[in-house]
Amino acid sequence: MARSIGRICKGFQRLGLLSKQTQLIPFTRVPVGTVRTIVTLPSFLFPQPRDFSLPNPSWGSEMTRMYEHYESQCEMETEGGQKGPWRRLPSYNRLLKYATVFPSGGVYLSKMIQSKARLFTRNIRNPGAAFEYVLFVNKEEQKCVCILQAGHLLEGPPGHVHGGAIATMIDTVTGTHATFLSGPVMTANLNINYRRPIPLGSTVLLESCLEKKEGRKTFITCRVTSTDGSKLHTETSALFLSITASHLLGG
Ligand SMILES: CCCCCCCC/C=C\CCCCCCCC(=O)SCCNC(=O)CCNC(=O)[C@H](O)C(C)(C)COP(=O)(O)OP(=O)(O)OC[C@H]1O[C@@H](n2cnc3c(N)ncnc32)[C@H](O)[C@@H]1OP(=O)(O)O
Repeated sequence: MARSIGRICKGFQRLGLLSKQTQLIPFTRVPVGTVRTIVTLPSFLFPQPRDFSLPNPSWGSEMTRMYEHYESQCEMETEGGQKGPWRRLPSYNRLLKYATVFPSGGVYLSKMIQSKARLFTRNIRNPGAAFEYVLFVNKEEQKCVCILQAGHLLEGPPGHVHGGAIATMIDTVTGTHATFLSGPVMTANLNINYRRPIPLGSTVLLESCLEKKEGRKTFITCRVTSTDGSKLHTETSALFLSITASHLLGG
């Protein structure tokens, strides 16, 4: 149990979605007065996984141009010499290795399935064939931007991106944004209006904004547009509910 919870925390922390300070607080119950021992293990025991949000040769000129634009925002400093509000989020193809054999009922995935599990949007090996994307968050404006280059395997209507693939990316971006704002969440509702088809191979922008937070609920809106903002492809409102580790482990 403790190992499973530790894995969840480590997963969120690796994604940059939980700070080191907060990582254990939501999940562990430590009796008052207990002293925690922190054991630091050498970093070579945890080789860095591939960060899929970094440029690769399949990226076209528009994807690269937009990436460089937001990357330069990340490097900007405020007048006081502080780090600016923009930050790129790393992206890995294995999210959390939490689904261990859990004898007290609940989720029961074999070690074999667990070791094969891969994030849906990062599981096609051929670079550029499906979802090429990178997310940037702005913590001051509480917004998140994703640059997406939609590859040829995402076809729905001839020459255009499948609506389910678009929904997948919207869920990914708003879900990541909600996690960044509120900690662990699950999508409760996604309401998407498809306004204009997205040509296959094109690069588009997903802009996710916090609408409001009410208790466990985080309301997010998201627009998919052309990179110059002139064409509106989709508009979405989404609701995320904060969850605890036991919700994930309980199946
Ligand atoms: C694990 C995600 C972690 C994200 C990590 C991000 C890391 C970034 C890295 C890599 C990117 C990957 C990003 C992927 C992101 C994708 C996220 C997904 O796709 S999640 C899968 C699809 N979603 C489900 O499978 C949920 C299934 N549903 C449930 O589990 C439950 O229904 C849940 C948790 C949503 C709510 O259940 P309750 O029991 O906790 O809460 P109740 O009591 O039902 O509701 C609480 C309040 O919310 C309202 N509510 C609940 N559902 C609602 C709905 N659909 N519409 C409107 N209101 C709703 C209720 O009316 C209630 O409101 P009143 O407190 O009375 O005001």
